[in-house]
Amino acid sequence: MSAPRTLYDKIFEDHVVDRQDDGTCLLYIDRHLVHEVTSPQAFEGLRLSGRKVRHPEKTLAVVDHNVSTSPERKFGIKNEESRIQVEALAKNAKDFGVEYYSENDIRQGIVHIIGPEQGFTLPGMTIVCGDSHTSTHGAFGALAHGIGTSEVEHVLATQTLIQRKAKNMLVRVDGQLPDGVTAKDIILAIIGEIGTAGGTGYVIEYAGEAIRALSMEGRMTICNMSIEGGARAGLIAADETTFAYVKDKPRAPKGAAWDAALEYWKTLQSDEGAHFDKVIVLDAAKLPPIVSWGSSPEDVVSVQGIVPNPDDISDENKRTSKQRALDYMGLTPGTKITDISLDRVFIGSCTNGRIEDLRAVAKVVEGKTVSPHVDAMIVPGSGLVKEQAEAEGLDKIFVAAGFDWREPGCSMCLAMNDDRLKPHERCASTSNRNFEGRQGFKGRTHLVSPAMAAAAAIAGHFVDIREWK
Ligand SMILES: CC(C)[C@H](C(=O)O)[C@@H](O)C(=O)O
Ligand code: SF4
Repeated sequence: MSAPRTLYDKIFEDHVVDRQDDGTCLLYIDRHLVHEVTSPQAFEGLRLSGRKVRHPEKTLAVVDHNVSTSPERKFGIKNEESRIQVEALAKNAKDFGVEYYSENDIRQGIVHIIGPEQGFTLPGMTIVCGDSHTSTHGAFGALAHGIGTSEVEHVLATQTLIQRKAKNMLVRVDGQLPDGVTAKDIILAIIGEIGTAGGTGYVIEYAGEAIRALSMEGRMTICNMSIEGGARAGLIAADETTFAYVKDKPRAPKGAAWDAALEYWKTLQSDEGAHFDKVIVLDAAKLPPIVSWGSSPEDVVSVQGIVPNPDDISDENKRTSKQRALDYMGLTPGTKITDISLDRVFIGSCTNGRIEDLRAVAKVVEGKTVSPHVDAMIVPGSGLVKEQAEAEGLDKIFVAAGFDWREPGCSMCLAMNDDRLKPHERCASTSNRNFEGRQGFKGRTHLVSPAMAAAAAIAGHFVDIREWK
């Protein structure tokens, strides 16, 4: 009998093409997603060396970071820099025979949203993209992580990647989530607990009753932010929820190929007794809705909490850095989180821009009105999410409440397009990063779940969604 293995061990080993004595491996890559920011030099490299894309059919390109989310975008991108990047991807995809979703394609959207939607992301696969939040796809029980531009070129040319095996971490979330507490709160709580470096050197597998109970959307939210906890990737073993989501997606296997795939996917579980180098256990029942107060995703507190006092931190470096975060955020220790007033609300991103997120928002805001001092926008994660939301009439609810309903893209998750905060503007955001300047120069970001962002838009300040009526 071979030793019990983790899910990560299994997927990794099934993809090893070559292993050197020092442990360096060459891994076969099943799927490569490409966006406009990290691919131009990679394609240029191929051009200069006269190489082709090894497997265009395993590669999918889309524009997301630089696209405008204004309905005007069908008339062309105004920002020169953005236009150049978008046009470069369109040309590279054409020249190298790679399928490409332009901003006018209904299937266009944030790269980590369109992969699962198309059935391009499947269990058991190795998936890479020149983007850190590629960890999202781990929700399908796929080994998925971000790579740098030189690696993008390597994968384009060879369909392989040089990797060393990471360590195994298990994060088990037991029990049931209280009403109003979501996948976003789980992952923010985990990062709060382990810190942004807690996952360094590990691939995290999420398990436990609360994870099993999540929809695919919720699982993607969790895996998406694994990278904010420092991990190489996040994984959730595929189960009936996964299979039901994947079935009949455009690129999912069909007929006999589906049956064969399903048989293999069912073997992709961590074995009983498999060794994890680190184990973290959380009780879902004890989790509150969470709000970030600082400039790192580990700076989190319960919505019922207060802005912490850095003076209470004994480590000097940490104290100084948290003091700086508070200064940047313009917050005073001891302030109740629910007393923090907002200027902007951003609902979207690859963390929380899917249909389930928009449904949660609609439930909170239906028949209500956005606070007069808040400017609030909702950006669907893809054209298909937008289409679905409109078919369900969600856009009407949003617009009636005073939200701006936009075209799909990364939008104000990061300030690479027209959507950005002005200096000192304070924003409740469903995205994944609250770094300094992330949503615009001197902009102030608070990370929250979609329902919490929605309620904050209406109230004009944070509110405990568990008390929402
Ligand atoms: C622009 C891109 C390379 C970047 C990433 O790698 O994650 C972006 O998507 C982000 O979220 O910061
Ligand atoms: S939505 Fe945000 S986190 Fe996701 S890929 Fe775009 S910029 Fe990165």
